[in-house]
Amino acid sequence: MLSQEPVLTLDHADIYQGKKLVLGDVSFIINNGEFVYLIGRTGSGKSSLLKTLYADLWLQSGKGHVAGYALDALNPRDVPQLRRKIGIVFQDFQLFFDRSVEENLKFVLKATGWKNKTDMDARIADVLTQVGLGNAQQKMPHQLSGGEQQRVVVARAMLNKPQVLIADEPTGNLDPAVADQIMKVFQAINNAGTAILMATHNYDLLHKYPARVLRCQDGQVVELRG
Ligand SMILES: Nc1ncnc2c1ncn2[C@@H]1O[C@H](COP(=O)(O)OP(=O)(O)OP(=O)(O)O)[C@@H](O)[C@H]1O
Repeated sequence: MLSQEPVLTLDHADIYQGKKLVLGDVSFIINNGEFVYLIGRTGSGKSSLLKTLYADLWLQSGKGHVAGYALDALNPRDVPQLRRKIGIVFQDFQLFFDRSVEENLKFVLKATGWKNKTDMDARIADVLTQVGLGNAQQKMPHQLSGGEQQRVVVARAMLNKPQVLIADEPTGNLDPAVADQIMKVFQAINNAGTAILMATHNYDLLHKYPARVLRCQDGQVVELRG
């Protein structure tokens, strides 16, 4: 069930790359537990918008709130905490290829302040089960298919129980059947209560898994009405 509590808000926000205005006067709200697609042509500003939400690009004008943090008044010291409340998934898998799945996940837990080994092991088992890879702890990334590697990345993004998952073309490098598996994982994560904002070019997914759609076009973000 969706609660009407916003997890992510932009209010008259301008999104810049350097001095270039990419998207102007952007306003939308995403509530807890919502699933939202972000579409738009190449270069229309999807990645720039997502980067602004996880404070890789600074919000210079307008207001923004993500998981309780004000983007427009963010202290650089708070960025790591903000990112702990957000799960981030990119197209490129970005796993450490010289470490096992478990070591990849433990690295993130330790970097985000976890210390107790039993707790870490339990959390790793939980997130891997969540993505359907319950027995993959000791595998090296190269022993996994592309889709399985991407599921490990999704598991990694879920380690700190984020309120919102931000995914930039998460199925971009995957063939359709494998993209579909990732989508099913996202659906399960969303059904368990995590909001998801997912940039994609894959319109098949939009048809198969209908949800709210925001589109970047002509320097603006517009809501598509279904
Ligand atoms: N690091 C950067 N420095 C300067 N301009 C950039 C940078 N990254 C992107 N841009 C510009 O910002 C605009 C929006 O790019 P962005 O990557 O956000 O679009 P996108 O919709 O995500 O594209 P794609 O679908 O190809 O990933 C483009 O004009 C792009 O050239």
